[in-house]
Amino acid sequence: MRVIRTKDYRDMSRKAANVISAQVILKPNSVLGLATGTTPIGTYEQLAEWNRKGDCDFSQVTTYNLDEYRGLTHEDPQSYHYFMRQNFFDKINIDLANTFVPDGANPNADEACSEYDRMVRDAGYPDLQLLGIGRNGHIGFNEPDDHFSKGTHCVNLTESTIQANSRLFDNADDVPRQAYTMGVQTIMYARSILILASGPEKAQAVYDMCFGPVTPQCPASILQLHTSCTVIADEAALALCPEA
Ligand SMILES: N[C@@H]1[C@@H](O)[C@H](O)[C@@H](COP(=O)(O)O)O[C@@H]1O
Repeated sequence: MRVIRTKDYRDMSRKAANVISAQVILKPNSVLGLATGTTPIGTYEQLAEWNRKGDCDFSQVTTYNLDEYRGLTHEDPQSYHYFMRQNFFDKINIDLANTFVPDGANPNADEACSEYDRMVRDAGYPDLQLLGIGRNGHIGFNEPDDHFSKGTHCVNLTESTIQANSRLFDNADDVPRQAYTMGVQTIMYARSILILASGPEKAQAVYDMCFGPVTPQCPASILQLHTSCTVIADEAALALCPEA
């Protein structure tokens, strides 16, 4: 794992955008794995600005998002599909037909998940997978567990994730209890991984990810075994980690 320490969120976002734009410049038809959450919003803003200026072209890029709440349609303002359009896709020159998010509106979990797995596999898996990290070390919606998950599957969200994500809903009761998420194995198939973290509430998870044992109790810890994983995190998120 390569750890890049940044002074703040803005610096983290700019450095992350640099990594993604380098990927797209070097391979214009890249397959990107994308993430939601508040952490990557600044990165998406920076990329959108560069796209506007003509410095980063997404016209040939294909994207696969990590996860989606089960039971929300694409049009639901709380869905991750909607989030991606608002925060990124509608601001760049990507072809929307080449953007994919698990189908939360399909109540048939097995069908929705196996279909998504097939699509990601047929695309050859992401060249670059962008990740955030949950306060309990989750990636995508792969919560702490006694084993690492494989392909896309339906998960019951933990109480701590429901509480953490409730800030984006009117109240905690509105947060869906289940989600479809790419599995840890699928995430590990990406040729390179970029994981971002900002703020003191991520400090323990970041420490466990980088320095703890590799254990499904901290799903992000498996990234220690990936051959090309970069962590970009600000001072606050790296507060518990020794300086390199
Ligand atoms: N499924 C998403 C994750 O992909 C994200 O990494 C995490 C952290 O979100 P935030 O960046 O808002 O802290 O939240 C959600 O649970």
